[in-house]
Amino acid sequence: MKMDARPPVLGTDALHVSVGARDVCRGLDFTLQPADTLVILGRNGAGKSTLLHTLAGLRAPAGGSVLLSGQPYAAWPRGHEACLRGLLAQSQPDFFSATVLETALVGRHPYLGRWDWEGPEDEAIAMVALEQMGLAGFAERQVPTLSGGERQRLAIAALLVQQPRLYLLDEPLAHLDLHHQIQVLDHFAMLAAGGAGVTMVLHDINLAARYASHVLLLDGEGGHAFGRAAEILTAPRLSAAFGHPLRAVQDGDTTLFVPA
Ligand SMILES: Nc1ncnc2c1ncn2[C@@H]1O[C@H](COP(=O)(O)OP(=O)(O)OP(=O)(O)O)[C@@H](O)[C@H]1O
Repeated sequence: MKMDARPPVLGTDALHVSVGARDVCRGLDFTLQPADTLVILGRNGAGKSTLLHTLAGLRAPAGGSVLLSGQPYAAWPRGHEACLRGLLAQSQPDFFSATVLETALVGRHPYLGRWDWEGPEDEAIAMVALEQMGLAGFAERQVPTLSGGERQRLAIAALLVQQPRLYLLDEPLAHLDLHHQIQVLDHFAMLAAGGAGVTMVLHDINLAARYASHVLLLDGEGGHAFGRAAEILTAPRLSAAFGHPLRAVQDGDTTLFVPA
């Protein structure tokens, strides 16, 4: 059997994350391999964004460690982590007086020297990403003229332009209509199939069931359940985590979770 020599995309070792006086998770151990898609679920305030920022290396854990491509963040040469992992934050900064293309090109910055300008190759990468996010005709538009969903797709396009090995997505479906929700999730599924790692915070349990290979369910009090999606996504576990009864409904091979 041929062994995959690439290190895991992401890992945690006894990770302890807290915010204020509360624990988000204690003793969290998981490994995300290339082609895995991890969905983080939990009620409002459970700490999903806080955990995602910790996984992105932007927030120090209270204990334990995060391993990006097999090494702690501190072990990577300065700036190199941006070539390995990209974060889609929950709220996007305002890009005033910038065009859509200029904004998408921000994703190339990790690859440019301090005094370099983006070249035609960078521009070609950005144009492809804009097209993939349904923004092909928007390149010269000013960002403040975009709708909420268009801005969200632009933020995703800028992340695609970054071409990291690990995508960390905080509520990537925010502001998106149904068609674009599926388009975006299909796109990340395609990137995962090509060997990327995807970790995303979602609120829609049924979309989580459709796209996740693994699920991390936070209980909001520091406890968690991690495992393969089918093992974690059960009505009793989800009802307890969300504090609302859910029942499982079978539709052919698909299990749907319906709130009572
Ligand atoms: N500096 C802080 N001090 C104390 N509590 C904080 C601080 N920053 C955030 N919190 C709290 O920590 C908790 C976790 O916040 P976080 O944004 O990670 O939750 P979340 O699971 O992503 O929530 P949501 O589903 O609402 O987006 C929240 O209850 C939030 O109010």
